[in-house]
Amino acid sequence: MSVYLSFLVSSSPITPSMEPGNRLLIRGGRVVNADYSRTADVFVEDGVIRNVAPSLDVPEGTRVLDARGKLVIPGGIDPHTHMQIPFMGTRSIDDFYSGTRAAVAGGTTMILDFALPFNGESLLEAYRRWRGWADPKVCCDYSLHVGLTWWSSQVCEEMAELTKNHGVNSFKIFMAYKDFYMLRDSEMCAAVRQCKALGGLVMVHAENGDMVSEGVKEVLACGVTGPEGHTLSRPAELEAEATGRAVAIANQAGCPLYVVHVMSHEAADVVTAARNNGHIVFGEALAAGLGVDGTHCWNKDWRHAAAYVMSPPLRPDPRTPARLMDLLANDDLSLTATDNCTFTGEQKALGKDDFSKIPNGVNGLEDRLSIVWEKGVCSGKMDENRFVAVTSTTAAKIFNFYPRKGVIAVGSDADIVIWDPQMTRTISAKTHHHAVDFNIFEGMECHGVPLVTVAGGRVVYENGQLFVQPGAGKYIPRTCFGDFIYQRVRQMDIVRANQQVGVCRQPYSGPVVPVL
Ligand SMILES: NC(=O)NCCC(=O)O
Ligand SMILES: [Zn+2]
Repeated sequence: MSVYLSFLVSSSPITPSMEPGNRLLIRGGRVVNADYSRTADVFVEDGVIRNVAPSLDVPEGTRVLDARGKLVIPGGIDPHTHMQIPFMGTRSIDDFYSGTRAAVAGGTTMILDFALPFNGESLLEAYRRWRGWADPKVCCDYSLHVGLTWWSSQVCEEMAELTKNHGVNSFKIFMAYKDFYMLRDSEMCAAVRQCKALGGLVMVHAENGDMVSEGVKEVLACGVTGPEGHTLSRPAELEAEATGRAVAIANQAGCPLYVVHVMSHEAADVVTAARNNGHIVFGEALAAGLGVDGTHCWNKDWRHAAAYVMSPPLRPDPRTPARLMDLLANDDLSLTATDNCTFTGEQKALGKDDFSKIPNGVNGLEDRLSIVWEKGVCSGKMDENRFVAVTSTTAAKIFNFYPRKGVIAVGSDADIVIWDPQMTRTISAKTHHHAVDFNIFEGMECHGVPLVTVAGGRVVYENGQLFVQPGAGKYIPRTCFGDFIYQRVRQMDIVRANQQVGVCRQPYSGPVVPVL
């Protein structure tokens, strides 16, 4: 990747990996937040943004980054990743180190990963296990959602403990993966009710797991064993059906709902209709779903085809990415993530004779911002402010750590990217920073390149070079009942309570037949 070497100036000798206490002034860029943009300097000290205003003085010992002619945006927040997750007989190859290195190289400064208990495992144990993996390795801040991968009274109690003492406010339910993660509707009902009682957010992987399982048997019985069988066995109808069911179940409990990886226009239409009907539902688009389509699974090269296997599948209709981008631009879909869950060719080869054994997952963490810029902003579908909203701000609001992150404002964490909107780069596995040996966006030329990434006040990426330290990132705890969601939830509860009033009438006093 080529980057300008000349755009940086410094008032003192520089060490790129500055201590958080060091001072940083980002000079003269166009500061872009989700609500508006203006030209200003940004002054950072001790990892926090201290001032945002034009023509700031430069205190002694301050490193100055010249951002004139560039955008200065809040670091990207990816609310859906799976680093080193044990999954389908292997473990995703990007761990919390290589994954967060790739993240900051692409302008993302925070990830939200998932602690997913094994069936029967304590949620707290899973949470601690993930913390143990992440804390020593993360190069940027992170937080954890927790999966409700099985259901019991213990799970119910541990949800409360996680919200009270471990900073977890979001729980993921799988309606797919029948053999290991899937909850039944009745279990899902109970989980959603508990989540609502705790002031949390339910996230749902919406696919009809029973029907998928039947689909897999049918497609294999037809003799289709290659990656295209994965797509054929889980059509968009099954995603849309489960999305509608999740909306209904959450709505019955009055619980807000977040639909992860909306991959088809059919499912997106369900989310849109729910939002139009006043439900508190958020739909997540993925870099993969916005950047590529599912026709790759029909590629003659097995390795290439298998690289695109994920769930729900990338849809074979080539119009899908543009359609999802339209919905994202209009706020029918609310934000972007990646579901980054990478497996090498050798790992994917676990399913060489049977597509249902191909570990599901693709990359995206490093490339998400460039993909959204190219397909969303360069296409004229969204402006720079909506770009910031869908790559950063809305995630911070939904998961309740705004304005600590997701905005360039006084008092916010210094997670900042100097973004060159004109510059281009060509995505390739040869140059990316992921551990995986394939990139689903290979060869794609994107406008929009991060020149400098600042995470927690430290310059972690500049001039195409990384200056990261494993363990430098922090776990970000999150509280429940966040205003962005729960103000509406509380008011809706009042309205519902007022509607659920019985009729005041005289008791029935006539004859009653004897019970047989
Ligand atoms: N999405 C995917 O294919 N892999 C990661 C696990 C999941 O989120 O379903
Ligand atoms: Zn996922």
